[in-house]
Amino acid sequence: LFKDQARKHLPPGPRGWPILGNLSQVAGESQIWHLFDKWKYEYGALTYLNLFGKDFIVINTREAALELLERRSAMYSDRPRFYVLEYIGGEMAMPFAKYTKAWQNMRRATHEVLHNQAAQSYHPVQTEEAIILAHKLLFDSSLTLREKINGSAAIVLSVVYGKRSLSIGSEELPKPTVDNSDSPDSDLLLTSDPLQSLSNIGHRFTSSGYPGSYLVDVFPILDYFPAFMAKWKSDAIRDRIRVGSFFQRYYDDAAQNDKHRSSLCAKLTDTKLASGLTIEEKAWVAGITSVAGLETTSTTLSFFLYAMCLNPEIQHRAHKELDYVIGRSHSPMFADMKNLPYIRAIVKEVLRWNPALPVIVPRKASEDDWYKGHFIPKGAAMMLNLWSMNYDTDVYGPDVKEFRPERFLQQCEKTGEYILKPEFENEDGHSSYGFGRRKCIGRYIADNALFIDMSTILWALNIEAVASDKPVVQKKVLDTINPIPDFQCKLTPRFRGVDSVLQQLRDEVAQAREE
Ligand code: HEM
Repeated sequence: LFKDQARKHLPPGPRGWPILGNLSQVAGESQIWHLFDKWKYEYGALTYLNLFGKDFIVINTREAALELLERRSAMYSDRPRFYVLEYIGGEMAMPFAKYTKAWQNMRRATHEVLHNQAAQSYHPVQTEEAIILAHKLLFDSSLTLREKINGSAAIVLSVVYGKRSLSIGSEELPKPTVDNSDSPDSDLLLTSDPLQSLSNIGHRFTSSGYPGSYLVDVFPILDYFPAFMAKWKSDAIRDRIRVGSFFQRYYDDAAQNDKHRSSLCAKLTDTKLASGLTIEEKAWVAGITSVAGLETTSTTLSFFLYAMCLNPEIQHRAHKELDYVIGRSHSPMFADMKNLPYIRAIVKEVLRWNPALPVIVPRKASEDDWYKGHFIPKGAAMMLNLWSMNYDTDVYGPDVKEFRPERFLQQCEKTGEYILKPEFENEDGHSSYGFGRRKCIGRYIADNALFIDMSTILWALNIEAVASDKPVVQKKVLDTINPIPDFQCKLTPRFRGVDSVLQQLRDEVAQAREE
């Protein structure tokens, strides 16, 4: 009786159909965050949806996310059941696993190599990668823009697998044996390019946690079908085995051969640090950390180039800052970071303007709870709508759709120069890394990589939009990863002599690595 009373106070939401509830409104909806954003203006901080009898609540504001996921984090750190995600290895994959002892062990071990201080030890290699990226963008016509950016985001692989796998080209990674025998579409997951395979694995996971992507999540009775009668199940079981052995090969190789012993894999061989983890779990920790870092960083870098194409005057301001602080004889370094507030503001604004993950695979409410007079039933799936948090006009003002780094800056009264607003020295200024106990564990590595990549590209290159008759196409995908729009840009040297400086810096990196 009490429950029935309480359910009268569920958060507001769109009217649904009898029995189906709101299922037909969300199933098959591409880039669902735009629909959630529309509903946010109608229903407020929380939107309630009934998906065929299942409680589904969208968290739309940062204030609500901080209260529920941070202050009451013990109640909101678990994940609801997604059948396909589970069959493809969700329990072994930290970002998707349930809130168990095994997840805690994985998170603790990963924290050791990714925390703020540890992240600083990767500054030299990140600086080298930024030079390689700028060099490739300028000189290498054999690769697509996307391939070049992916290669640079592969810096995460050197954190995970060690210096050996540094991404001058993905050719440096040991190639997995491609097993195409079992299914016609198996090579959609694992290809001969390891970076592409990691990216495919990421999409396989994130799309399996997308609302309404598989009927079995709505009708769990379908799980009783044996694998030979249910293609979704046999595919998922096959993929789990393939992904597991792919991760295992790389882990074994790095655990034995990383001479510097600084990689995540080498550290995982330390029994104290990795206590409670089986060999298989260690391989998954390493593999899934690469997956989690790769696509997110490369997506963000692509949106950066897109933003620069759309906003030449912002690029011009960034160039002025770089000329003033760095000059033209050497490329930016981490030591320059504090003197480059405009670039730091660009990093924050790209992450706000187009978060790599606008919504996240849901958390689960472990207990009945209340938020501002609204009832949250135990077991409800709680989806974080990071997009609306980043587009909140109450927080950012009416120009949220514009790309405007100045929102993070203030003018110094004495000199008239821009400085970062004090609150953003240590605050992200966006919600794109999530909240609470499951907040992105790689955010320090990501922030550093984005800073050095963006500043080096801006220092060396002019980024121009290429006029095209075709309109920019926003892809339609059922996935939580923000699809990069189809756009073309032209990259040219920004000042006379920069090509030879870049060539020299690139040669020095290559030589140092050979040694
Ligand atoms: C621009 C870059 C990145 C963005 C926008 C991003 C965003 C996120 C978000 C939103 C989450 C989910 C948090 C939640 O469930 O509340 C997450 C989790 C995670 N991220 Fe990142 N990430 C980025 C880069 C990285 C990098 C470089 C790494 C690794 C070096 C990484 C490793 C992880 C891992 C392992 C998790 C799962 C954490 C857990 O469940 O405990 N991420 N990330």
